[in-house]
Amino acid sequence: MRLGLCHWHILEAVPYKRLSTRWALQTHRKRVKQGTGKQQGIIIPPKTFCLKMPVMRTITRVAKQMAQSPVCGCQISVMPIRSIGFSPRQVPSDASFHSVSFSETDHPRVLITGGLGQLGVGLAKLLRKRYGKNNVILSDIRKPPDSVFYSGPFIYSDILDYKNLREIVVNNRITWLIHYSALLSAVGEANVPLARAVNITGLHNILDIAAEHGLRLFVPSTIGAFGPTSPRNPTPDLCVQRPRTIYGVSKVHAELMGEYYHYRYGLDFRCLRYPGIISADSQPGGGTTDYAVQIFHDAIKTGRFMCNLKPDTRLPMMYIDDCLRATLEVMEAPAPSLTMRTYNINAMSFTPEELAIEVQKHMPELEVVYDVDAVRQAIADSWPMNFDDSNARKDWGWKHDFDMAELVTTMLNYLNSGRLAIQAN
Ligand SMILES: NC(=O)c1ccc[n+]([C@@H]2O[C@H](COP(=O)([O-])OP(=O)(O)OC[C@H]3O[C@@H](n4cnc5c(N)ncnc54)[C@H](O)[C@@H]3O)[C@@H](O)[C@H]2O)c1
Ligand SMILES: C[C@@H](O)[C@H](N)C(=O)O
Repeated sequence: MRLGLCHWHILEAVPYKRLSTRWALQTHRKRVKQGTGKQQGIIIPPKTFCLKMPVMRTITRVAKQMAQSPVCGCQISVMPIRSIGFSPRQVPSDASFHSVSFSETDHPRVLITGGLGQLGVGLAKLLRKRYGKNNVILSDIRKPPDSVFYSGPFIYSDILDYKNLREIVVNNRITWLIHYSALLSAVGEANVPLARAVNITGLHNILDIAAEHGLRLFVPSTIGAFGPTSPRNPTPDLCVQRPRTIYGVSKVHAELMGEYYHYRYGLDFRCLRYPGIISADSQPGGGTTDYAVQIFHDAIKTGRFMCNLKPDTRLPMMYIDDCLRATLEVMEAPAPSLTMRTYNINAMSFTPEELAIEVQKHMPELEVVYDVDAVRQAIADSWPMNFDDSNARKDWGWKHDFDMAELVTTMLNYLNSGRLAIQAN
């Protein structure tokens, strides 16, 4: 990540706690207007205190060069933004962070927010296998079941509590943050103020903390970030995004803010737009695609499934193993391979009717009836039918393993084996 220094080079030697983005830009603009553009000094943000001397010399040299060159008509000198990066949120002067640095060979120290939902526990399991149990901390505002509590570090964290979040990141020397907390599409429509708080205000806390502490940040987006005016079959990475749910609006906001922080502050922001995710051992959290999980549970428990979407509602979907592997892969992808910071990923696309037919190949007795939920149907009708994920495939080698037939076999095997185990006990 490189930045034209002309936007940044007028930083004064003031105590860093007084430094703010707005202040720096105001001073810059004033200088430009006055035509002085002379350097008085350069701020040494807390992070750079721990930089080695050659880096400091580079900063000083570049600052001097900039002082000698006209402020405008800018000859663009570039330097890595992190060398001169500063915190987007003012911090108290006694905060003792910014001193943690990990070499490339160290394992990341990962914090997962909203980790007790459909996806977090599975992701923690995958990451712990790779980076070590104690290097991955799950967090949520809910009480974890015993199986989760005893399988690795768990901590209470409310993403709306900025200071608590910062304390967790500092005390645990976190280097990667996977931000899963959210209210999904259907529950979001049922409680818009809460969805706005968690999905938007909470995200602001996450972005600021990640930027201040130089974290690599993953925020999932969704097919729900598109709306009725987006191309729906297929939906490319870059197109009109005018979602009609608070969930979708908050996710577009997250994509744009993350990318803005990336270009503005050098935040290592990475984002995948997930399709509807289907899992056997975790329950979905109140979304529009939940039917595609429920059908398996009901098929096995009662042999009858009542679907809340119309039979011909086509949506992109993915088995959880593919989703979690994609997340790991994009987090590990070398930065130069990422030509974008937000990617569509996809695996399959089907309608309730097509899924029911596939399940009936294994369980011909399954009865499916339709009782359409108007809110969910309106949401689904505004979402992509097919996702174009060619950029993810080209840039960092994304490839799904599970198509619809494999998904159905895997789900039924898993749930049936669980049922047999219960019967045996
Ligand atoms: N599951 C999917 O199909 C899907 C698809 C696309 C994107 N995503 C995204 O992936 C992420 C994880 O999805 P999920 O299905 O696991 O969601 P989920 O609804 O199952 O879990 C979300 C978790 O966030 C927690 N949470 C709520 N408020 C919080 C707060 N103030 N502080 C901390 N945690 C809080 C909840 O307790 C819950 O455990 C979400 O951001 C979601 O938008 C999921
Ligand atoms: C698609 C996804 O974001 C989520 N499963 C929802 O339906 O809200």
